[in-house]
Parts: sequence; C-alpha cells; structure tokens
Amino acid sequence: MQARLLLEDGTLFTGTGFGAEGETTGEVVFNTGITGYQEVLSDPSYCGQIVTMTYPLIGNYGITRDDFESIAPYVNGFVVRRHENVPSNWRAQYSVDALLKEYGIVGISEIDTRMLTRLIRQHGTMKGILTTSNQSVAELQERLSVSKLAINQVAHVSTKHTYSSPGSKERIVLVDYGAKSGILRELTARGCDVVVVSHDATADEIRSLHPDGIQLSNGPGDPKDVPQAIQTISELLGEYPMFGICLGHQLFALACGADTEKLKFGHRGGNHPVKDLATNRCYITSQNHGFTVNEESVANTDLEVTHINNNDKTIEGLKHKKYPAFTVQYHPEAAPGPYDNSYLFDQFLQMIADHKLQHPAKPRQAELAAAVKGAR
Ligand SMILES: NC(=O)CC[C@H](N)C(=O)O
Repeated sequence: MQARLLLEDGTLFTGTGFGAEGETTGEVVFNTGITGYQEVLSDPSYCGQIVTMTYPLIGNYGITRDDFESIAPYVNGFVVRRHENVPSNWRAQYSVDALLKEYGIVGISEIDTRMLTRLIRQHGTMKGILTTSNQSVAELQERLSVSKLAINQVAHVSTKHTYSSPGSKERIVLVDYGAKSGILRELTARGCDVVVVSHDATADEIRSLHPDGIQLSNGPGDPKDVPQAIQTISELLGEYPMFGICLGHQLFALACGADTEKLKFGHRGGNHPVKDLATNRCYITSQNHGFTVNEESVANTDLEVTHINNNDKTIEGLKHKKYPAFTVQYHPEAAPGPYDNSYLFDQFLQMIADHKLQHPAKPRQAELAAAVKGAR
C-alpha cells in the first residue's frame, strides 16, 4: 500500500503505508530516541502531532502493553524509515503495524527520514498531511492549507474522573493535563497516596483533597490554550508544595507571570543535556516539548532559573523564590530515556517534608488530630 506525506512547504514523500489506511493532518515533529517508540506513541503530549522517528529501524522489539505511558496512543500519524513487522523479543505482544491498525493511526515507512528531519530543522516544524489515498497532490495541498493545528488536546487526553492510587505516605494531587503513567509510577514507588484529578479541577476541588503536595503533569499543545489551569495554579501557589513537569512547568511559569513561546523545532529525544546551574553538573534528560519559557520574561517574576539546556541554552528548570515550588521542562520520569533525573521526585518529597515542619498545622493534620481526639 502506497502512502504519501506532504509538507506545508510543498515537499512530497512517497513511501509504504503501514498501520491504518486513511488520511491525517498534524504538526510534523521528530524524535531522536534510538529506542522507546512505544513510549513515544503512547505519550499523550504528542496528541495532534505526526511523529517521525529519526532512528531508522522501528518495530524490531514489537509492542508490549506494559510499557505504555497511557491507555491509548494519541499521535495523529507515525513516520519511520523502516518498519519491522516481525518483532524479535520475548515480551512482544504484537507489532507496531497491528497497534496502529487497532487505533486507526496512519503510518508511513520507506521514506528518507533524514531528509525530513533536516527540512524540519531548517524551516521549523510544519503542518503535514499523511494519506494512503491516491488523490492528486493539488487536492492534498488544498486540504492541508485549510487544516488547523489541534488546540484542545489537553481536554481530550486528561482523565474525566478523579481516581486514586492509594499509598501510606504523602497525599499528592496529580493534575492530569495528559500525564504519562511514568509520573504516577515514580510517585507510587515512593509510597505516595496519589489522587489524579482532571485538568480543569478547581482550586477548591484540589483543596478538598487535602494534598501534601501538588504534581503538575506533562501534556500536549500550547500552554496558553489552557487558561483555567494557569488560574488554578496561581490560586494554589504558596499554599501547597508544587512540582511541575513539562507542560506543568510551562503552566506554572505562566501562572507566575512569565511568558512562553514556541521553539523552532522543539526538543524530542532521550539525550538532551541539561545543566543544573547550582552545581554546574550536566544531566542527560528525556524531552518532548515544542514550547519553552521565555528567558527575559522570567526577570520580572519571583522565579529563578535553575537549569538550562546545554544545546540551545533555553530554560529547563525553574524554582519559586518565595514559595516551595519547582519545575522542569524535561521528563524525570524518563520512559523513554535515562532515569538519571528521578531524584527530582525525592527532592519534591523532601520539599514537602520541610514545608510540613515549617507549617505543622496544615488543614489535613489539624483534621486528623481532631478526629483522633474525638475518638478517644
Ligand atoms: N511533554 C510536554 O508536556 C509538552 C509540553 C507542551 N505541549 C510542549 O510541546 O511544549
């Protein structure tokens, strides 16, 4: 089956279709990970995008549902140099082709992904139309030009209902803007009592859950598309320790008065070097983002830049100067990518412990104390 990918600049790639038949549009981005295609496919932050893997062989270890970062893949399309349909791995349950078919996602293989990546690097990310139909290029061009980039992806991928993952330690409210399961995994591994709430949970709804700390998740799209989340974060700032990841970092920055902007072609991969400005130590990080916090805008806020990207010097970490809150643009939960940064979850729990020492009479403790007294 033939498939074609047409970019906004007119470049046409003709290759072989795999996965579902059909047509899709979206922002064409590239990920440089050598492994981790399952985690990429199932990371809700890619919702609305057509993802190209720069590593040339994809599918060789198949698909294992345990490795998913969310229940379903959310990418709009998948582009690879070569798709391996016969996985060689004892954990493999089925092929990438079967997964894409199951979820109606169009894939294209046998195209020059190096050329595609270089084009994106030169021009910046572009819209693209991916199709298995045999319509004329003019027709495709017409539909691509009227297609719009998705804007409401957070509402689409966030949980609709509150759910919990019980634990005996700190109560963490995880605000789900499209959270990867890795975040929940890291918190539950540390014994946290996690309550996951929808992206539009209000400050009062979150307060009523008596959190010890609030975790702001990753998520798809432009942070400015979710103004309500920005408002909620600003209401809760200073009341509870906060830790933001990726979209959570950008929303937090906006809530504190900083600004965000779009990067030319984003950071997506498992080997982005990030410098911790306090120690000068470089960490290799997992990343997936197209927006960034604007550096000049931070100067007029109570935020301090804690980490920068060693490649393009963009902001990778922030902390609040007055309140217990810090955020990172990269993914400490890894998956895919190195686990070197999971210490940040320990740092969050330490921040919560310090905050409790300074503010012993938090509502939850006071309530618990009253309940215990009443029972005596
Ligand atoms: N992984 C994320 O949370 C991505 C954040 C945001 N959607 C961006 O592209 O910059």
